[in-house]
Amino acid sequence: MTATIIDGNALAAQLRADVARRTAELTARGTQPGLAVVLVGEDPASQVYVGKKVQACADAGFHSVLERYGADLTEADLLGRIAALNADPRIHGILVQLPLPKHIDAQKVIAAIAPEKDVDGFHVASAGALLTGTPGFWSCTPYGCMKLIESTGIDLRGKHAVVIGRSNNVGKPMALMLLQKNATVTVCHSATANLKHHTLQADVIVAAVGRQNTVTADMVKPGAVVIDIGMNRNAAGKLCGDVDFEGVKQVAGWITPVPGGVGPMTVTMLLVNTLQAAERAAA
Ligand SMILES: Nc1nc(=O)c2c([nH]1)NC[C@@H]1CN(c3ccc(C(=O)N[C@@H](CCC(=O)O)C(=O)O)cc3)C=[N+]21
Repeated sequence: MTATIIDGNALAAQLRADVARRTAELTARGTQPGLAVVLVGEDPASQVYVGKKVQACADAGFHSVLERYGADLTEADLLGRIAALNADPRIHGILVQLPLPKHIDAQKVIAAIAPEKDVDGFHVASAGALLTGTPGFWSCTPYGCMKLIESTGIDLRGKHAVVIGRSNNVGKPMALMLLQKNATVTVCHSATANLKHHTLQADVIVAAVGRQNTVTADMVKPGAVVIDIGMNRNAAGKLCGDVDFEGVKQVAGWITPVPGGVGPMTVTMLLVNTLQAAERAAA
């Protein structure tokens, strides 16, 4: 058996068409959704991702602002910019691209974003809303993964999901979202004694480690759903995920590719969250 490829580009295009339609309606009623993207420093990967976000905003009919600053921007100046964007009625969502230069405390900057504009879902208020199941913005990458899993038609209730990785922005929120859909959730990480023991039990595997070939064919139960959040460069400089795609697709039931899987969905959920922020502001 060979796995069905979950096409993130196709699902993203579908959802973005819906966002564009709702954006046109909201704009006609006097509120054009607006996103501000703040980029500090010259990290090359960040430039690529931010470019994709700004392009996606334009395609959806959003108002968007890209603020770029040199790596020498002070924390106080950045906090000043956040305060100005919090007060700007044309801006419904604020995204500060991570990582930030070392002299800036990222937690402090995220805490300064008004929770109703935290479309990245990184503020403690957003994290707390997810934890407690109350309304708030969900972190875009795990939210996109939930949409990819949903597209398989599999009901997560009672299924065993194994998340590999426990970061605040990906692994932890991923586990909470799966739990909310009534999956039995195991979170594995760098100190997990026998990763394969856990992944072999999994109906759903979500890999968010940042190391290629973390998940190989011998670690996957036949028919499992495998979601690959990894973004790595292999020895040849090619973009690859955490999963050995060629090997695992011989065993899995469904699998996401890299590129073309989770990445386009991350940007899409940013649009979804920003549209929702604008709809709330208009209501
Ligand atoms: N505040 C903040 N919010 C983020 O959401 C955020 C961030 N900081 N920092 C970095 C990570 C990474 N990230 C990606 C977004 C799109 C792709 C994407 O579109 N990837 C394409 C390919 C990209 C390529 O060709 O290089 C794909 O997988 O098909 C990837 C990664 C958002 N992040």
